[in-house]
Amino acid sequence: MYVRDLSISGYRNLEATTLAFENTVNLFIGENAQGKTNLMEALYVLGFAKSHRTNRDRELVTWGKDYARIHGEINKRIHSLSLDIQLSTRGKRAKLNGLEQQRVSEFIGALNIVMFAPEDLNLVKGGPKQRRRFIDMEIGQISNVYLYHLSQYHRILKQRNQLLKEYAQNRTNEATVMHEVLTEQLVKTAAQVVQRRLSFINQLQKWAGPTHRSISRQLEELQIAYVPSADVSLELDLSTIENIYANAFQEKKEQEMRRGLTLIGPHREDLAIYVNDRDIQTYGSQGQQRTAALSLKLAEIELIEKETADPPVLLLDDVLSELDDFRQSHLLNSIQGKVQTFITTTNISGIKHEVLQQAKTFHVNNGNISPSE
Ligand SMILES: Nc1ncnc2c1ncn2[C@@H]1O[C@H](COP(=O)(O)OP(=O)(O)OP(=O)(O)O)[C@@H](O)[C@H]1O
Repeated sequence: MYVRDLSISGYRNLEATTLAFENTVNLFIGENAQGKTNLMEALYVLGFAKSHRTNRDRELVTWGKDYARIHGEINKRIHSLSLDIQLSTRGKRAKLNGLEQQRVSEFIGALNIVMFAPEDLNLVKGGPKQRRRFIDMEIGQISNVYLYHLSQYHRILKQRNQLLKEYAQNRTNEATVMHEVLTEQLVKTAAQVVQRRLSFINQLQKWAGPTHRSISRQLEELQIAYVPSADVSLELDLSTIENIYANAFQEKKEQEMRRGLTLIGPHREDLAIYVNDRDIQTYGSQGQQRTAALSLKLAEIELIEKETADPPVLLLDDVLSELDDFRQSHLLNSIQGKVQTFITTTNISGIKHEVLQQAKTFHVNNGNISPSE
């Protein structure tokens, strides 16, 4: 798929504009703080209905304006789509082909995006929250059902934590029926979320392994594994997963009531990343960690293409020149002619000649984006 045209107004520091893109490479050149990341973010919002940098939509609206609007014309393999999202303090409104969506989650994933930004280089080194976010965003854009289960899970978790906090404050060890009800509901949604995550990681491994081997010149084997907080695994069916979580919660009951917190479940789980059987979060060099992050992103492109029969759009925000020549070549070879790519940079000197040759170039200056003559 590719973004054919994009119109933006009231978005951060960007001037209202309409841009036509190439279905190959689009390159945005500008000094720092001119609006390059803002443009990448606007494309991201068109895919995910939220920013990759903030949860507060208000921040996306130009200071002093009431709302921001992003409109995109998307060409898919067999049809085209018109996407429209409006963000304001009063919430967001999303339209697909002119039709307003009751739930914003139904809008997510119409445009599939893989973004690779400097902070993604920390995917391996950063905390579990960052890796959970990666997993959730990726599954979310290929499965609305997953998004539904995940939001249910967080809603129930919040209520359950509130109840546990009351127990802890009153120093009671007598659980109420409400505890039983919420635990049962939490277990059901947890099982759905975890089962999907286990199968996603298993799929991702199939693509990330060979990619990493090739980028590391056959020297390294990448292994990723989901780290659940109860003893579950991929082969188990949903009701077995539910039973295992139910038992695990039973075991933790007293501890949870004392501490006033839900101690197990998808919100506490992680992704482990090994290279040649070593956990690279602790032992990996910076180079290995970068290669692993890149392999995971490239694997995502393959996985989305397989799941949706259409390659996603790739956003490389200020990251290409961070990769050495060999990694840059690998990245570019694997997307060549297949994936529409948006690249931002302050300086073209770090970017390979072949990319510059085929790219449509735009200049970004103080919020104004203009195509090169
Ligand atoms: N809501 C907003 N309204 C107006 N301007 C904003 C808003 N939010 C951010 N900005 C401005 O946008 C600019 C930052 O743009 P952006 O993050 O896209 O920079 P960039 O071109 O990617 O630069 P860098 O290379 O440093 O990342 C800053 O000048 C900031 O003050």
